[in-house]
Amino acid sequence: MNNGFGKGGKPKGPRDVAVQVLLKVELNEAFSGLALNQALNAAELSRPDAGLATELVYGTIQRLNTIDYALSGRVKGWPAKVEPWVRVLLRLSYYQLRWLSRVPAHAVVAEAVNIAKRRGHSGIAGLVNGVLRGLIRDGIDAPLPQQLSAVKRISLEHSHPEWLVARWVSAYGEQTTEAMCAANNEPPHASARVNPLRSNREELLAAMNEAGISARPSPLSSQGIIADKAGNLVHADGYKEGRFSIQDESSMLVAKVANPKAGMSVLDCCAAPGGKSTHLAELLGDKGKVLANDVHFHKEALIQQQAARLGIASVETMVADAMDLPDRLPEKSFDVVLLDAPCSGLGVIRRKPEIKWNKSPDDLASLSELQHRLLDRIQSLVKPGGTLVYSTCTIAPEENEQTISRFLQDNPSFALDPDWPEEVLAPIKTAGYLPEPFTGALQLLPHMFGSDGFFIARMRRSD
Ligand SMILES: C[S@@+](CC[C@H](N)C(=O)[O-])C[C@H]1O[C@@H](n2cnc3c(N)ncnc32)[C@H](O)[C@@H]1O
Repeated sequence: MNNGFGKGGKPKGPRDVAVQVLLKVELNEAFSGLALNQALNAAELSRPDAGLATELVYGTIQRLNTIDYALSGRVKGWPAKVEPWVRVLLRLSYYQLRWLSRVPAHAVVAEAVNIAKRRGHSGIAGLVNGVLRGLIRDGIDAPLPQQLSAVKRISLEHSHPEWLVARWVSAYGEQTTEAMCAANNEPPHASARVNPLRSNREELLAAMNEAGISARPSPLSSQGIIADKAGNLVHADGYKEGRFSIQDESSMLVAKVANPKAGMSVLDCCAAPGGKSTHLAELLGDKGKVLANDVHFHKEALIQQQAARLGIASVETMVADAMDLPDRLPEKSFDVVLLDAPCSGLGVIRRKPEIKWNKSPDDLASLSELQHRLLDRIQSLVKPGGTLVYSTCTIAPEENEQTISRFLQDNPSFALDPDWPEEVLAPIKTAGYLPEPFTGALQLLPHMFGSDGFFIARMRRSD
């Protein structure tokens, strides 16, 4: 494949890197985060250039619908009849012109034309030049047609696929859908979960602020810190020493809702890379046992590395399909069982924007079926009086509320349990997002706190 970098092959700057990554995402269905990390490591850009490449990749994927709408009025046969690398180059140039005011328009055009020339095709360089200059001359914003339906308007204005917007409008209403779609285009917060076995929040906040990271307490989790201007937190002081983990604030609520006590036995059925297993162990005070299972052999080491980094001894790992766990572990033997299920990830679109373009209604249906089967199997491992927590990082009702209602219908010995720790409920209630009456299941949406969209249900076995 011609990658648009000319004969030398190696990308020469942030825009080259962005073109390379966007091509991989589009043509090979690569994950943007992984492809970007690989490309940044290979290109050895300065920190500001790496930041620009990152912004171009995420921004261009996020705003794809809006960008394509504007370019379809400018380029014949857009997008299908345009060569992939030219498509990607024009898209990221449009993104800069419209949303990155810090880059002067003439620099955007010059860089794009240079990349097109390096590819060795003066005709395409002329096309790129003409399209971008035309946009600058006539105005960058392409006005939307009058009298669009709400679904079409939100889809174009906030760049989400129509089928998804239509689903969200019927599940959550027009206003909430628009707020969610807008929030999905915002850059995600970096956030850290303090390891109480090695540090505390005040100490870590002070250390981060001293190191130039703009850190503040999370309003959602008492263990959480929101870190702006942090770069990659893996490189921050204290990470290697296990004083904190990197985790989204919504995700930090799951182990808190499970609320394990010292000495308990806990099973995490789908555990890799170990974010929630290690959190559960922290809440046990490292006294008790967390059995952290995942289906993939290669992910076992990730869980072990996290536990070792955090100085945790109570996490044991296991590799099995969660469907087989009831055949391999004693029945009704765990005080707490967590199923953090494989899901569509529609709550983490800000972090992985390609998700909105890659998923289909069929994916949601088959995931919902898988989640139901997993839940139905692993429930037999919960002790009488024990707790079963189900969580996902999606906002599709068929993967969340509907999975739980079906499970509860089929398993009458379980009931939803609203007995959540007050520290979890209080901020959600204060912000007006706690359902009334609260039954024990909660859907957090991305616009509520600027954190990931997450679903959490706490259930109790009564027999
Ligand atoms: C949402 S992720 C878990 C994230 C993890 N709980 C954390 O907080 O770090 C879902 C995990 O389920 C695993 N998985 C998928 N299907 C599975 C199955 N049938 N049995 C066990 N694990 C499975 C995947 O490998 C993936 O690591």
